[in-house]
Amino acid sequence: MSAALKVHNLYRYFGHLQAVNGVSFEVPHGSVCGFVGANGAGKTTTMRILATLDYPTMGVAEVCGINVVNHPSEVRKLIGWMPDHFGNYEHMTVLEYLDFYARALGYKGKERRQRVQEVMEFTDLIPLAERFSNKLSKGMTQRLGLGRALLHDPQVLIMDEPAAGLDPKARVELKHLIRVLAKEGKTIFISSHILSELGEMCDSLLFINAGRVVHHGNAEDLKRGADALGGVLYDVQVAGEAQTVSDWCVLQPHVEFLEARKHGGRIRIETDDPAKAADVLSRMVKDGLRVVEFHREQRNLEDAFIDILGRIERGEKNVIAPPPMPETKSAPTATTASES
Ligand SMILES: Nc1ncnc2c1ncn2[C@@H]1O[C@H](COP(=O)(O)OP(=O)(O)OP(=O)(O)O)[C@@H](O)[C@H]1O
Repeated sequence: MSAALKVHNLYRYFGHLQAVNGVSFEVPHGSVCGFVGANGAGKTTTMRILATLDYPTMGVAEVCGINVVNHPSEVRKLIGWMPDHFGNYEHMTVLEYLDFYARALGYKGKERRQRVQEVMEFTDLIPLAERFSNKLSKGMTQRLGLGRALLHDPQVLIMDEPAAGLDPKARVELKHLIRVLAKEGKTIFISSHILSELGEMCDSLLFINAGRVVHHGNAEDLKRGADALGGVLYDVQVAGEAQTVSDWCVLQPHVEFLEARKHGGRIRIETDDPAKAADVLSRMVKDGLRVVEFHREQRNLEDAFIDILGRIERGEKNVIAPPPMPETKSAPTATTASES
């Protein structure tokens, strides 16, 4: 069975700006994939191409085996697209808004009313049915956007930064809805900057940097550091000058100072052998550091992401180089994408 989403050697140039630079990945049916990257990494551009809103300069993007450039209408039936920002209409209530889109999708009469009702129940919009759609809070607006994206019961949901700007309660509600949709078997491709939240709900995480995929893997592996820098992180706190920790680390082989904290900092010891960590601690004490705290820390997703970027900068990570563009094109053309 083909993947729900398949992107192969995808490029999107805006003039000389290489927004997407040879990206390849697959998202299996029924899985939740988090799309992670710094601002400007190319997430929205990739998602817009998958959502048939933009053309690749070159390469292939498919939804459920259907090419997005060659068969956009068929792809639109399969996907629900939730952009990071979307416009609302003045003087249109939540109910009227969803009813309007249901009509546009071709739902008629009783079936339309029923579908709108189902979506409003799922997104908990019934109490807001008569509220003007442009007067909602950010969290309510996101639920309305999700409702709109779900009206035609799509197999695949593409969500660009749905949690941005939401308060903690609204984020929990959104996460719950995504979990329910995943349980129903929908494929969900979701971008976010909040890595800890993505880790909890995603089967895989796709890291993109400067238009290139730098990692595609499972959150637990990343956290364990299996594919990150290696070594183990320790929180070290001292009585007295916090800077003594970083000064000490500079002179030590196999110990790296990662981040300053109020009374010391976070360090990485390049081995997972506890005896070696004990040696480091005993050297610290021997060298006069007044250590009051020395404990192992779990690597979180942010650490893993920063580790990966650091490795790339130092040329240590094997980022599989995409094949070079045969010829640089300044303007995208739909005809350059071909079905595989
Ligand atoms: N229509 C456009 N014209 C010119 N440049 C563009 C266009 N759309 C995106 N870009 C540029 O392409 C690069 C990738 O942008 P994109 O929006 O895909 O990044 P992103 O990863 O979604 O970032 P963010 O997290 O900030 O939304 C950026 O440098 C952006 O300025």
